[in-house]
Amino acid sequence: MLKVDHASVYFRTRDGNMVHALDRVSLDISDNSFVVALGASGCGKSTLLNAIAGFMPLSSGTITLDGRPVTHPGAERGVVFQKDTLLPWKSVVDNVALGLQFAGVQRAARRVRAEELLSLVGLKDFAKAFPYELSGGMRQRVGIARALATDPEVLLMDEPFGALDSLTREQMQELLVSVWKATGKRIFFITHSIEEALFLGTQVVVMSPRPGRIVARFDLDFVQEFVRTGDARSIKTAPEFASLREEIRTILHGSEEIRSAAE
Ligand SMILES: Nc1ncnc2c1ncn2[C@@H]1O[C@H](COP(=O)(O)OP(=O)(O)OP(=O)(O)O)[C@@H](O)[C@H]1O
Repeated sequence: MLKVDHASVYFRTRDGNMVHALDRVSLDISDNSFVVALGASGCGKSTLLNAIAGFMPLSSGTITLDGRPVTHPGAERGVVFQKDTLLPWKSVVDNVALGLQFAGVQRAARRVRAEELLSLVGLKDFAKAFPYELSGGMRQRVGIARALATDPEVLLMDEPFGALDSLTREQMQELLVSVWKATGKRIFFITHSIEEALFLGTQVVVMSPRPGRIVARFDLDFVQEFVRTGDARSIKTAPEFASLREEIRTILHGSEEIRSAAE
């Protein structure tokens, strides 16, 4: 279990003001769960993910993974960012194997593992290609394979499909569900998109800004239904999906109005 307990973060800006980026956020990322944090820009989603990744400390509260405090980045937490961070001078297979290289795994074993992961993300035939030869969606697939290479316990994804066109984005969502099912990894995923959150999450936490906090939580079954049926279209056009989308839209708009009134 990855447990975030009353996590708060304050930043001091250049002009000396304090920003309350996260306010007593608590959530559990349990085995096999797919937890999505949804919210408008500035509500603290990346701050939360960065703290879980161990890139930055909390001002107060705790984060633990299977009971151990998270204080630094670690191989048991793989991260995928919106902008791919592939090394342009390395081939796709070598990019995927990078973490294994750092971990001291032998070259031959690194290749076998990286090629397995490239098959998992549908890029078996692109092992020798270089990042500049790939589309944005393909580069994100490489990023997912790379994050999985060290067999992390949880995958942290910061708006990974935000820069993709809508068709590619939908394909990537479906691919990610198949990766989630095939690997059994827990996923923590950030998005601005209500539809993406509803489709992917077993749990969606809705966040609002200043201070960044969780204002609603939903336990959902759409992703499991997709695993069973493989039919994304009928899930996304179902009345329950549409009514939840409207409910969340109302929550997000409501928190924006409260914020504007306070400013
Ligand atoms: N290093 C920093 N110094 C000062 N303020 C910061 C810093 N990092 C983030 N903030 C502020 O904290 C708040 C939360 O930022 P954060 O990036 O976590 O939000 P977000 O929900 O991820 O936004 P976006 O979706 O635009 O990435 C914002 O008001 C932001 O300006």
